[in-house]
Amino acid sequence: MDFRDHIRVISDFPKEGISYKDITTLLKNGEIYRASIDALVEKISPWQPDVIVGPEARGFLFGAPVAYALGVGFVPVRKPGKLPAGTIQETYALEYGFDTLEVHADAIQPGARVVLVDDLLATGGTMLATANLMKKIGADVVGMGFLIELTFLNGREKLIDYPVFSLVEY
Ligand SMILES: O=P(O)(O)OC[C@H]1O[C@H](OP(=O)(O)OP(=O)(O)O)[C@H](O)[C@@H]1O
Ligand SMILES: Nc1ncnc2[nH]cnc12
Repeated sequence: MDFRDHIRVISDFPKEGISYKDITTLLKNGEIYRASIDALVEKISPWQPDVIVGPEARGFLFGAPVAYALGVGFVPVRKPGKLPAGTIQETYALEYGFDTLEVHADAIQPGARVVLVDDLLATGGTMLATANLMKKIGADVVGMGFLIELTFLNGREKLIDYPVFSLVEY
């Protein structure tokens, strides 16, 4: 199945020069959405994660169903001010701006095998920040999975320390 056929590309969103990969067209199609989760699960399952971690917001759309399918927990990594208990933070650069991510300090046991899931790898800033949060916790990031990878932004270079796969490349 070519998931690319179900991803809508919008030029100059949210800024001029950005070719935005719109996953809402994939999500609204139940058969294709399920197939994308199944494909992620097939690749992630051999890593035998104890927990799946996904960054807000689109990481939730893929990470949580993968966790459900594997029967493991899901831990959300959120934008600042959203998590109610004690957090740790990491600031990172986006393809279009800067942001900070937070996770509950007690969300994951030190030494847990963690797989990070997101919809899209661009510069790699989001996933590197998420991996750095895991490092601070003492969790073991055993892999990262994405639906989409923008290869021309070389995000993998930032994530060189980790096994990475994506289902669709642009
Ligand atoms: O590899 P990077 O350059 O870090 O970019 C990828 C990130 O950018 C998007 O999230 P965004 O921050 O736009 O937030 P959203 O999921 O809330 O839309 C996307 O969902 C990834 O998380
Ligand atoms: N080009 C892009 N399309 C969709 N989401 C993104 N996040 C970062 N870059 C993006």
